[in-house]
Amino acid sequence: MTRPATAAATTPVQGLPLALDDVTYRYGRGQAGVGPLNLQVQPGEFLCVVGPSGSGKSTLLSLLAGFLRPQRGEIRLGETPVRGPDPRLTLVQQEAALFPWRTVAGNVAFGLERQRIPRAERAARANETLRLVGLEGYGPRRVHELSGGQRQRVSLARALAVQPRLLLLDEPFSALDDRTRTVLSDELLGIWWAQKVTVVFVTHNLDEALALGQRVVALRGGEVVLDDRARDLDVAKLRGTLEG
Ligand SMILES: Nc1ncnc2c1ncn2[C@@H]1O[C@H](COP(=O)(O)OP(=O)(O)OP(=O)(O)O)[C@@H](O)[C@H]1O
Repeated sequence: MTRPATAAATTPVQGLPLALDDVTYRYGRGQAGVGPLNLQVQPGEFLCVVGPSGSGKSTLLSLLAGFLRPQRGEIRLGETPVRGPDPRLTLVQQEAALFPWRTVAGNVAFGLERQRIPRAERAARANETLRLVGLEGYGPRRVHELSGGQRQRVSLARALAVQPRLLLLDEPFSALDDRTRTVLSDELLGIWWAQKVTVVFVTHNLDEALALGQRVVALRGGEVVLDDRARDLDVAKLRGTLEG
């Protein structure tokens, strides 16, 4: 993973440590689901989670985001458990689920309204965050005027505007063309580097995980089968583990 040469200018946000202790989730009475999972993510670490279809990536993210509650074990962000939707974390999904009736700035400011941030500060933070994702001046535009890549930038800006301590990303660039994906990946690294936010990035694409993550965790059958620093990874072994 290469460090971006210039870090984007913004208020640094210190990421929180994330801990999963013996976390298990099963759908219904079946065996499908994840766990037991034990993971420690350092404050400000960029962790990529890879795995084939059905390996439990989305389930893990839903647990981290507080949409699902573990049936066993505990997830902690900093000192406190995640027990439901949590203002300290935000999630960027594969498809940018933006509000079509709001402007770009209105979408970015959405989370700030919920935090009851005053209007002038909301506008300033929305503009600052749009600049961070390369969309300076796009605030008054409507969402339908934007390309797929620009919409995903807005989605990222909306997640960043609330200054999360943990940023969750679920295959955020997979619907984009290769060039846009590379550009946005580089920009995401710049933002992460500047903000020091803890990142969990889920992808089925091993090359993307290796390009982005400081550390890569591989899931299979709902369990961690490999956990290593990206630079130390035996890529052939990992491919074999995921495909075998
Ligand atoms: N709502 C559900 N009800 C029952 N089983 C489910 C449900 N959602 C997921 N599963 C099962 O749980 C396991 C993990 O699924 P999950 O969606 O987390 O995998 P994934 O790695 O995200 O897959 P993909 O890459 O295809 O999105 C799979 O066996 C899946 O069939």
